[in-house]
Formats: sequence, structure tokens, C-alpha cells
Amino acid sequence: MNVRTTSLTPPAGAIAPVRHPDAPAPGELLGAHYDQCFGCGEAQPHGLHLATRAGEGVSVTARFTVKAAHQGAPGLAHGGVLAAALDETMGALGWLLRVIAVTGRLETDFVRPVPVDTDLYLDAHVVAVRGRKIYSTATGRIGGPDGPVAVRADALFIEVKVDHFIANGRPEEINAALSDPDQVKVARAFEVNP
Ligand SMILES: CCCCCCCC/C=C\CCCCCCCC(=O)SCCNC(=O)CCNC(=O)[C@H](O)C(C)(C)COP(=O)(O)OP(=O)(O)OC[C@H]1O[C@@H](n2cnc3c(N)ncnc32)[C@H](O)[C@@H]1OP(=O)(O)O
Repeated sequence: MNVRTTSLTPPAGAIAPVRHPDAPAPGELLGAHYDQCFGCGEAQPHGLHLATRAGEGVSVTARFTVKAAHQGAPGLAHGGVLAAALDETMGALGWLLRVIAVTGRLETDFVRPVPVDTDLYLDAHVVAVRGRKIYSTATGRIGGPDGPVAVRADALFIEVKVDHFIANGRPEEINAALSDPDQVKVARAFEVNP
């Protein structure tokens, strides 16, 4: 029987993450990994439009403005939207490792309510790596990078190859992505040997 642990504590044998030598410089805007992505895509009208920057080591920061369209309760952000923002921020860490990775598990703590119009300051870093498994953590603060913590999350990302998307994505979008030179360039920036 395959026993899968649900723990997000890195297992024995996990190692510190290594920033890829060709990773974007600290402070550099990372851009979108896919222009239709709900989290970061600039061409996605319903998206969060997260702008993420490389940090030191294997870390990133991002800013997300909560809009009226993101409400769950009157005037307050929906928890799923906040979880998506944390997920997307940690997803961007792949730019620094130069690996493509998808979320396997995501645990979120909602610490305080987040009103509409709030600027959420997100930061994320990789805690440890074990084979294809990447253990990451992220925090969202209200009003500024040193503001009170509103949300935090731990996650396990699993490294995949471009084939993961080709095998599972809807052919319409996959074919469009494969014939878009900018998209192929982005895939190469994530994955050393696409
Ligand atoms: C076409 C042209 C270009 C396209 C490409 C453009 C560039 C893209 C660039 C960058 C993309 C970044 C995107 C970020 C977006 C934000 C993040 C998201 O929202 S991602 C979406 C949500 N996530 C999913 O849809 C995953 C769905 N799940 C899966 O596909 C599989 O379950 C997958 C790949 C995660 C694992 O499947 P397995 O068959 O490859 O591997 P197994 O053997 O099952 O797992 C490997 C290890 O991980 C552990 N593991 C897997 N899932 C786990 C879980 N849920 N909890 C705990 N451990 C888990 C397993 O126990 C195993 O560990 P042991 O090696 O035995 O120690």
C-alpha cells in the first residue's frame, strides 16, 4: 500500500534549496508563467494579476490588491481567493530553482479578515527540497511588508516536466501555447531541458 504522509514538515534527508545561477536577480519582476493564468496572467480578465519579484536566495515577494470581485462576505476577501494568491506566490519560486512544479498540497491559516481594497504584501520561500518534492511557505501581510499577518500557508510542490501540461491540458490551449514563442521561452526559463 502506498502510504502518503500529509505532513508538510520536510522529511529527513531534505536539503536546503539551491538558487539557480541563471535565476532572475533580486528585485527583478518575474512576469507571468502563462498569460491566461488566474493568479498572474496579464491577459486573464478574471485573474488576480499578481506581480511577483525575485528575492534573495530562493524567495519571492508579491503584491495583491483585493478587489470587490474577490469578496466572500460583504466587504471581505474570499478565503479561496487568498489561498490562490498564496499558492501562486509559492508557484513563482520555480523561476528561481528553474524547475516547473505544481501544487500537491496546500495548508492555509486565515489569521485575520482581509477587507476589499487591502494591499496584501506576500512573501514566499522554499524551505527544503527532497528529490521532486519542494517544501515552501508563504505569508500575506496587510498594508505593508511589515504589516500584521493576515494569511499564511505551507505547501508541497512536486516537480513536473512540460509533458505534464501537454498530457493533461485541453488541446485547444496546449496547441496555442506550443505555437506561442513567448510561452515556449517561459517554459525554458522554468525548466532547464524542456
Ligand atoms: C505547453 C507549453 C508550456 C506549458 C508550461 C508553461 C510553464 C509553466 C510553468 C510553471 C507552472 C507553475 C504553475 C504554478 C501555478 C500555481 C500552482 C498551482 O495551482 S498548480 C495546479 C494545482 N495542482 C495540480 O493540478 C497538481 C495535480 N496533481 C498531479 O498532477 C499529481 O498528483 C502530481 C504531479 C502532483 C504528483 O503525481 P506524480 O505521479 O508525478 O508523482 P507521485 O509519485 O504521485 O508523487 C511524487 C511524490 O510527491 C508526494 N506527493 C504527491 N502529492 C502529494 C500530496 N498531495 N501530499 C503529500 N505528498 C504528495 C508523493 O507521496 C511522492 O513522494 P515520494 O517520492 O514517494 O516520497
